[in-house]
Amino acid sequence: MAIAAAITQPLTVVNRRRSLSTTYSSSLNLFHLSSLSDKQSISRKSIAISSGRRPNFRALSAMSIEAPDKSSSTSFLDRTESGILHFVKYHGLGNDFILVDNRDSMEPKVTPEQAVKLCDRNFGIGADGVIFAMPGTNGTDYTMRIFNSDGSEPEMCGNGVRCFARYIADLENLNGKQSFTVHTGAGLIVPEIQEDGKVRVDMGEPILKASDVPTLLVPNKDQSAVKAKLDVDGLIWNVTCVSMGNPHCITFSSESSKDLQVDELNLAEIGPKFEHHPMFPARTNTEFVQVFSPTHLKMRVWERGAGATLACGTGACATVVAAVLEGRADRSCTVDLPGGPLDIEWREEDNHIYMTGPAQVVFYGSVPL
Ligand SMILES: N[C@@H](CCC[C@H](N)C(=O)O)C(=O)O
Repeated sequence: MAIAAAITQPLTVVNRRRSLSTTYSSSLNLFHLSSLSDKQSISRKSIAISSGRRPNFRALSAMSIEAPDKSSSTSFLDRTESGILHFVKYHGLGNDFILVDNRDSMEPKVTPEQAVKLCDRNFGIGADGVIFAMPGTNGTDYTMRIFNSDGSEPEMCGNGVRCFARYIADLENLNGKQSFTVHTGAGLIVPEIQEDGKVRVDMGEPILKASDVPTLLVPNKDQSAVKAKLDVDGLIWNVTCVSMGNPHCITFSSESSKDLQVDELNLAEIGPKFEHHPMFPARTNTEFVQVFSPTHLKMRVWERGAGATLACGTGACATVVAAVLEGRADRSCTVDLPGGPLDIEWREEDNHIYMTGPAQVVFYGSVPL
């Protein structure tokens, strides 16, 4: 394991409650969640929640962790047999992912059914999706694949690709400014880690042709659906459909609300009705948007295959495109999401969208499949 190999110093964990000292081997960074009590698991998880860097194991040595009741000569932390998945959990503005080192194979190490279990927030690790770092395709450095928390496979994930870039840098022990070419279901994506640790991503060009989004809504502007009427359970919404490789339906208003107040919406009730609407043959992600100014938007999202999440990178990009098409915003905007802001630019010169935002490690772990 590249990550385990990167951390070679033995580590002493002081148990204040029992006045014990336990020395762990270099593989301590692979926490075996199934073998930890809830309390231990939480305290270990919290160790790594910090700056977006690999957990600080020197800091850990000053922390108090409960010792297991029985001591054993072979620690679960040292298990390497097959059936154990080593992972790192990351988040981008609270949109969280289980990252899997799949660089030795084009076959995902986790099935869609296993992904559903791993993503479960009560019975699993808890995440919005599982992301695989795979060998490059067609000359790219890497390939990224992702399973949503319902086991479906989307073409792309904006917050996920920022996490992916940070994960690759961690795996490969790279520091400072780095950029990678990543093959995805949405084509070539280029994330660049900046000096400040944020990741700027060239997300490519938006797809506006209605049949390619895909939506069955009748095109009303060139070949696109812009401010088109969508009947959802008897209420007419004005929607614009944009694909960032994955489908998005963006709405700023409805028959009953000229300007949406997004905090007032019951996403759990209306989100699924958009997601499974017959006008969206591949289902859809839906963004509900409020305009503060031409450069400042607020958005809540109901994601295809994941439900209400704290952020959606492709959704923020699609939102700015829709806002420009509807004449509501400029090409450079800050989009506020429940988990924090993203900076989005739809550049006129190359028609590409650039997204800038954070990605942070949450914890390292291992889990039986
Ligand atoms: N949260 C992601 C999008 C993940 C995929 C989406 N649920 C879909 O099915 O298209 C993002 O940050 O873009």
